[in-house]
Amino acid sequence: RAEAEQRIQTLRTELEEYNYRYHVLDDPTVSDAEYDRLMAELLRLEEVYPDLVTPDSPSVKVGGEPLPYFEKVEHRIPMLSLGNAFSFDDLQDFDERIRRLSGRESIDYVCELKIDGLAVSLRYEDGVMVRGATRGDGRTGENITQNLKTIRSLPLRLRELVTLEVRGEAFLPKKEFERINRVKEERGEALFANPRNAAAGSLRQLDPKLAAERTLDIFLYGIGEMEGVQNPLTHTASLDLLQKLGLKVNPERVTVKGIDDVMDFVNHWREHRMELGYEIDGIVIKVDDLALREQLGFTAKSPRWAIAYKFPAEEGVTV
Ligand SMILES: Cc1c[n+]2nc(N)[nH]c2nc1OC(C)C
Repeated sequence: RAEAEQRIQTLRTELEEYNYRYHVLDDPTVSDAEYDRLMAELLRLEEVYPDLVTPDSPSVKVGGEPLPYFEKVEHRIPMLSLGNAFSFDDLQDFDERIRRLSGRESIDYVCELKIDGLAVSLRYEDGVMVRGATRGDGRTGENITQNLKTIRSLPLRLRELVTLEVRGEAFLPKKEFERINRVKEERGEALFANPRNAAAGSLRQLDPKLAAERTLDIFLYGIGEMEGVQNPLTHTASLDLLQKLGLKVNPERVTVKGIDDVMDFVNHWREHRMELGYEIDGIVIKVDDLALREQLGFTAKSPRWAIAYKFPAEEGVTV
């Protein structure tokens, strides 16, 4: 039993590292076959020694027992929606209002791709993922922890054992969306209309094994509450911190000075978004300076320090 415990620990560490390298760094170090073989060995050992299973064991990525229903979860920091911009005039107005309210000449912005998926919130305590929830109505969401744990690129344990809540977008890559719809077609089932619906459908499965069959992915983009780490001064530093903790952050983000460079970024991705392996429905523009965000505050339903520039819906899904 002692050597089984030793072996389980070794397998866990190895599988976690392989997950991180393959799904977060997109730089696999072992073949899928080798990964599957090690996972099968871990599952077998955990079956023989069920009391050795821990909530952060990589084996939960293959999905546990189905749930009878989803519990409700209260978001301590509400997950707000974003105001929308549909033109560059809207962006000019957004920038001008912030410069007027802040008295600053030029504003630093972070521009991020707005992934067309499902907004989720994750809570890590002492570095271990303890809960995951849908956005719901922004105040109350559904507890979908078991399903989120099946996302390969989502670490069950952070690289530093801090307590924090992070927000992000779970999504289905275009290629996986097409594979799922081909399978549905063969089974004569109704197809998913788009990757967003397919991701929502997968994450709201009561049986995590079904969620595990679908290669969902996730990009994290914000920190809610946090303990044990000193607060970053900018959003850029927050995103760097998320990456340092082993969380997957979309690499196409930029930090720019002034709204003109924001418009360049919007133009670039309006042209090139079809080249991405996932669907985006716009660009999110956020004030970088967190102290300035505090000064700007919120309207009834959205932050004054961020806006979503929306693109028209993508015609069809190409690879
Ligand atoms: C709703 C939302 C969606 N997104 N998507 C990204 N990339 N960032 C981001 N931020 C959001 O909200 C924060 C500005 C609070």
